[in-house]
Formats: sequence, structure tokens, C-alpha cells
Amino acid sequence: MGSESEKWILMVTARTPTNIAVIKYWGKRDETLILPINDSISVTLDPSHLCTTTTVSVSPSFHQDRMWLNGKEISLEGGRFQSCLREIRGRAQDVEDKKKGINIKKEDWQKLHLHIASYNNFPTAAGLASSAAGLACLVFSLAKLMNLKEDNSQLSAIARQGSGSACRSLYGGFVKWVMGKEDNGSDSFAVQLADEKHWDELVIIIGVVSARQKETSSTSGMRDTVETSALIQHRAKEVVPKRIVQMEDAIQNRDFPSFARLACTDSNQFHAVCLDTYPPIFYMNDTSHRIISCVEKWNRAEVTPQVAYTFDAGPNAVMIARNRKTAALLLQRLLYNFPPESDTDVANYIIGDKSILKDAGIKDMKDVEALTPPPEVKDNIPPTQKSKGDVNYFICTRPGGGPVVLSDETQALLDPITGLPK
Ligand SMILES: Nc1ncnc2c1ncn2[C@@H]1O[C@H](COP(=O)(O)OP(=O)(O)OP(=O)(O)O)[C@@H](O)[C@H]1O
Ligand SMILES: C[C@@](O)(CCOP(=O)(O)OP(=O)(O)O)CC(=O)O
Repeated sequence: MGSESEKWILMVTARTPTNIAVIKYWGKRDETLILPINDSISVTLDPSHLCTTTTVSVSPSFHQDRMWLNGKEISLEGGRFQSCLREIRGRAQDVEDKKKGINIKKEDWQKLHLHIASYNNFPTAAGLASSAAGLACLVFSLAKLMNLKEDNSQLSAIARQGSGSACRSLYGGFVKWVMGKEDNGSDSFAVQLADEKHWDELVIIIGVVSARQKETSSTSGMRDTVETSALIQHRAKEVVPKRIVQMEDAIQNRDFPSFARLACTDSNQFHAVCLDTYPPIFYMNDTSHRIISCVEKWNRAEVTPQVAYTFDAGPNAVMIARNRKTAALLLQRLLYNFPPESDTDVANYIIGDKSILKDAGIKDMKDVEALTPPPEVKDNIPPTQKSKGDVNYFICTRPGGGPVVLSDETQALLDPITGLPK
């Protein structure tokens, strides 16, 4: 390993996506190991629009494990961070970098300290699953630094101990978290159902709904649900197992009507068990409900559903359109019902893949104001009833790939000489 006066720093930078569940995880059977009461299925979101980048580094000159999140130092003392660090260090292998004269033996990892810097390219703790991308990226990048032999499924079982939904961010495309049966959690990990190319027509539009930071975290919310809701047992034992099979088929066959029906009803049932919790938990707000009715009205007016919606533990809407054409029509409807404040630049209101905006024929606010009511809406909504400013912005994206190592050193978040954030 070399002496403390040695100045070498070894680092790895990785990028990891976030994911949105279409069959929800809600409820644990083991709080420490984070073992769920049902399987869940998610779609990985394109990391070009929503992702975490993490640089992990090791040096004999570091005196303690330290972490910076979005430029601010945070504590690594929490049990979940500690579980991930312990599990990874326990599996670390020898690492040799002849060019830099570095030779780390596997037992050295127990003594060496780490510096970690992470950046989310989207708001943290805003209900956009930052913990999922963040914990997955931490585990993935450390596994690369310490040369772990484990595959992504085995790494997902470590990320799971950081945050349950994080285990599904170890793969791109469509991912299932198998709940497992063992008490030690060894069979509770993520598997890829299909990669992102399998169903590449889908377009995802996220409505970031104005909200204060949520009152009930997922962790405490699901604990209360398991303790007090009678419906959750029925959901976990009877409803989800059938839906998992049906959702796997829908994904395999690219059967959008079944996919949409299952995603919407499962989101609705998740929010129903929240309401069945005592005291009740409300994650969706009035704007969320209006988005649901906008989509439901349109879906009912068409022969088959055009758009699926799903909501996690917050008011943000995740809408999945069957293809680009539908996504453009959806965007017109969303902008008609939820226009930005008059002084907003449309380019800041629709972010991510802006080409959908072009498909929808919208360049500026004049085009938004000129939108006519969609055919399924009978009466023109007078401007005062439109919900200006109830949505902060929309993100246009698509299903995306899994974690990757960024080999371009300029993308590292830590300085290669000091080991501190750049
Ligand atoms: N890049 C990151 N690296 C490590 N940990 C992170 C990262 N980003 C977020 N976290 C952890 O996740 C916490 C936020 O998780 P929280 O569940 O409150 O919000 P969220 O994940 O954005 O929302 P939700 O899980 O409801 O979708 C942060 O306080 C931090 O501990
Ligand atoms: C509603 C959800 O987003 C709940 C996510 O819960 P978390 O994974 O954030 O909870 P912990 O395991 O306690 O960290 C549904 C889902 O992602 O499946």
C-alpha cells in the first residue's frame, strides 16, 4: 500500500440513472436489510436528462471517509451509507496501477479512507428518486474502484441496503426487483427484463409539480402503512403477484394498452394504501389529480390508451406516451391545461428532449396561448381557471441505459491532486 507520505490518489467516476416504478415497491419485511413485501418493476430513465455522477477516490493521505453532495459536505455516518461501505469493502480485491506505482492489497481497503463527490443533474429530494440514482451510483463507482468481481445483480443487493428503489438503477431499460424469500436478503436483487432498445418508441414526460419538500419520507410512510393498513396485505399477497406477471408480458410484447392499464392502476392502488394508512398519507395534490383526469379523459376518448401515468411518494406526475406522435399531442394538452406563468420562457418550461416541443409545433408563449381545447374537452376553459404556475416545469425524456464508468478524467468531480471537490 505504501507509506502515508505517498501522494498518489486513485479515482473512478461513474454515472447512474434514476428509475420510475410502474409496479410499486411499498412496504418492507426487514427494515435494516431493506427487504420488500412484494416484487416491483421499473423503467430506467435516460441519464442524459436525469442522472447522478459520482467520483470515488482513495489515497493514503486521506484521514477519514468524506462525502460531498452537490458541492456540500454531508455526513456518511448514517446506517445506510455505512451498510453499503461495509458490504463493498468486504468484497474489495487487489488493485494495481503500474503506471502510477499503486499496489493495493485487498486487506488494505479496510484501512484506507475514501473521498466521494456526487452531483445530481436534477433537484435532490424533490421526489425525482435522487436517492435511487445516488445510492446506485455510490455502490457502482466504489465497486469499480475496489475491483469487485460481483455482477450488477449482486451489486444491486448492496445498493438495496442504501435505498430499496436504488437496486433497480443498476440496469437500464425495464427492471424487476425480485423480493426474495431468504431472511438474509441474499435472493433479493434486481434483474433486467429488457434493455432500453427493446421498446424505444416510448416517450416519458415528467411534470414537476410545485410542492414543498414532502412531509412523509418513503421510509417512514411505508413503515406506517405496513403497521396500520389492512389493504396493504391484500395488495402484496393477491394483487401485485398477478400484476407482475401481466406487466412482464406487456413489456415483452410491447403491449401498450396493458402496460398503461397496469401502471395507472398500480399507481392508484399505491396512493389508495397511503390513504388507508392511519393517520393517512397524501402524496398527490390537486394538480396531480387534475393531470390524472386530463390523461384519463383523453385515454377514454381514444380507442386504446395513449398515455400511462404514475406517481411516486410526491405530487410529480410521470407520464409515459406510446410514441413520439402521442407525446407531442400530450404536450399540447399539458400546455393547454397547465400553461406557464406569462413571463416564462417556454424553453425553460419544457426541458430535456426539446425536440418533442418542436413536434408539438410550439416555439414560444404565443404558440401556447393559441392552443385550442383538445376535442375531448367540451368547453373552452376560461383563462382564469387554467392552472398557471401549478407545474414548475416538464422534463421530456425516454427509457435509458444503466450505469457507466466515465473514463474521461475531466469529468471527475474531485481534484486529482488534492482529492477535494473541484
Ligand atoms: N447523489 C447522491 N449520492 C448519495 N446519496 C444521495 C444522492 N442524492 C440523494 N442522496 C440521498 O438521498 C436523500 C434524498 O432522498 P429522498 O428519498 O428524500 O428523496 P428522493 O429520492 O429525491 O425522492 P423519492 O425517493 O421520494 O423519489 C438525500 O438526503 C441523500 O441522503
Ligand atoms: C414510492 C416508491 O418510489 C417508493 C420508493 O421507496 P424508497 O426506495 O425511497 O424507500 P427506502 O427503501 O426506505 O429507501 C415506489 C418505488 O420506487 O417502487
